[in-house]
Amino acid sequence: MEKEDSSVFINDEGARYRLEEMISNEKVHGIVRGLADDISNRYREAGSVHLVGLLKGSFVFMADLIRAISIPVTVDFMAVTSYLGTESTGEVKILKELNEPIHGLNVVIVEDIIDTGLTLSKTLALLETRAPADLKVCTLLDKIDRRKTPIDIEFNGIVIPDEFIVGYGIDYQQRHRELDRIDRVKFL
Ligand SMILES: O=P(O)(O)OC[C@H]1O[C@H](OP(=O)(O)OP(=O)(O)O)[C@H](O)[C@@H]1O
Ligand code: HPA
Ligand SMILES: [Mg+2]
Repeated sequence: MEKEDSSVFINDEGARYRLEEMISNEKVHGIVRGLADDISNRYREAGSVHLVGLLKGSFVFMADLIRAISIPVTVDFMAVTSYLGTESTGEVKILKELNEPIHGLNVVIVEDIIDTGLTLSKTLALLETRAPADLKVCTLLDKIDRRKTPIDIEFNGIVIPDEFIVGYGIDYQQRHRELDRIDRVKFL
């Protein structure tokens, strides 16, 4: 009974929920290794790859991905939002700019999850104006049933169903990013 209670969480509005495993730790790490191999093979001849992580969700995935890539890799982060409350404004607002220019680089944008695709499509358009040599997308999770705008995903980890998930950097109300697996949120 006590154990069962300890796995119940309460959200900011007072609703109770549990977490239920969707993708195990071993499977997540296997997917990350596969993506790292694909990226390494794709850019081996070019000699290097520049990864751009979108904060905050990508930071755990990025940390594992760079350590599994077997060619020289550089990293930068940016934070963007296209939302004001729950409504898309139709424009990306940069919350944190890249530290270095991407002109002439082989850039891969690293996302934890692609859902509607709205934020990423705007971000791609913005980064394209900075003339990288190449601009591709890598995501760990693809919630394709929710897509509102098409996204060409070069390095795609795994397609997931339309369920709200957390873990491995991904939050619900800023919580559960520390989980080393992907769980679904189940309201009680
Ligand atoms: O495809 P979309 O509908 O645009 O949604 C996907 C984005 O939403 C989440 O980030 P969020 O904006 O919640 O911020 P976070 O990364 O800081 O958690 C997630 O990390 C993706 O970046
Ligand atoms: O399933 C999700 N969980 C957390 N954040 C998200 N952002 C888009 N989809 C999700
Ligand atoms: Mg994010």
